[in-house]
Amino acid sequence: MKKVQLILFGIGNVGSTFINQILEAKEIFKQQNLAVEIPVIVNSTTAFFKDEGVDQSWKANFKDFSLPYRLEDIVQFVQSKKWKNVVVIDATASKQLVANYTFLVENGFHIIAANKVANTLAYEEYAYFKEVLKENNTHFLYETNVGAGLPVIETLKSLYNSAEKITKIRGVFSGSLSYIFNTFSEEDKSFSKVLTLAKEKGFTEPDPRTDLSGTDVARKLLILARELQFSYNLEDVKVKSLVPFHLTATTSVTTFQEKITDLDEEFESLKAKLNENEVLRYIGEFDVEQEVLEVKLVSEQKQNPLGALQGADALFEIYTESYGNQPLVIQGAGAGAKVTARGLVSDVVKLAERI
Ligand SMILES: NC(=O)C1=CN([C@@H]2O[C@H](COP(=O)(O)OP(=O)(O)OC[C@H]3O[C@@H](n4cnc5c(N)ncnc54)[C@H](OP(=O)(O)O)[C@@H]3O)[C@@H](O)[C@H]2O)C=CC1
Ligand SMILES: N[C@@H](CC=O)C(=O)O
Repeated sequence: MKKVQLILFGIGNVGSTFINQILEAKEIFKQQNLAVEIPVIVNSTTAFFKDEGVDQSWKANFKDFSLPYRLEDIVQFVQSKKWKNVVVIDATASKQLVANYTFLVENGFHIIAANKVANTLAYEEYAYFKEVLKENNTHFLYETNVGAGLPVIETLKSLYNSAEKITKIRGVFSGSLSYIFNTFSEEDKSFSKVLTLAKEKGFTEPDPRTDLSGTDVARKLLILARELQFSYNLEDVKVKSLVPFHLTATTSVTTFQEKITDLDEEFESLKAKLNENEVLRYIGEFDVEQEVLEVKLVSEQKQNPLGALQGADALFEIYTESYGNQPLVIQGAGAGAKVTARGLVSDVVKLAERI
């Protein structure tokens, strides 16, 4: 039986669902000759350790017994156990944790991330991290970075590795913005109310401005472009932000939340300009041949594939030489704790096959 120990950073929407899915998957793992345990779970301030792995009581145990920690304590704890296959699961949006990825890899940890920060670092830092992974013979999996549980990165990589010429990638890359514009275009609710609902449903980033500013879609475009071996940076993506200037990064998340009704007037006026048969869509587009990466708000006909999207669905159109004018399309929930956590579980199984 192959044993894999997971060190989970982040027990919010995605992380907590991930724990429950891992605990429920034990029988299926056994059929694959695999045993997966989570002996360490961590939030931004405290950590809970259990040698044999957390069980169904993890929430109460974390509340009662977790302790302040330093990253070095976790590394020391793991090394003292002499476990062979240790994987860090990054279910945070933390830049600070990503700054420690190299340290973790150098200590023999593999990494699986829902966090998109590592793949969108300045190109030199990103390339350096990839080198460190190679030198230490460790794996880094991140399928959930684009399209949550949808197999977008895997599909694109497979096309690229088969020497298929990819000409364009286009679509609705953000589950939260899909939900927001579906609901706002169809229902009689203010934009701020719909944004609050999207946050409550776990679709948005911890700071919803990461979605509204276009940063999240720009990150996804950059990640896909880097999979095609382009060395772009985030600054190379032309982005139409939906956050008014007075609510940008200089204000705290709390102040932003208090003032979100400031967004309503602008979006009501955009909605008023739509024809009966149109909806708003926030799209990402990478024209590979022209080398143009763009994130923009457009109006789409309801009967078109992008216009007809429902719920928090994302849609990725991949245009290639062989597929011609009819792109390969990947569509489904683009955000949400269940699908994202399942994508992480799937990465765990893939990684276990490689080690
Ligand atoms: N939600 C979704 O649909 C999807 C999310 N993702 C990605 O998943 C990640 C998590 O999203 P989500 O679960 O919604 O976010 P949440 O805000 O619900 O949870 C974030 C968790 O990370 C913890 N955390 C923050 N900083 C650190 C740190 N330095 N060390 C350890 N833990 C830390 C937080 O702890 P504390 O409570 O103490 O602050 C919290 O437990 C994000 O990167 C997001 O982009 C990817 C695809 C889809
Ligand atoms: N906030 C993101 C979550 C997944 O990456 C989105 O809305 O798509």
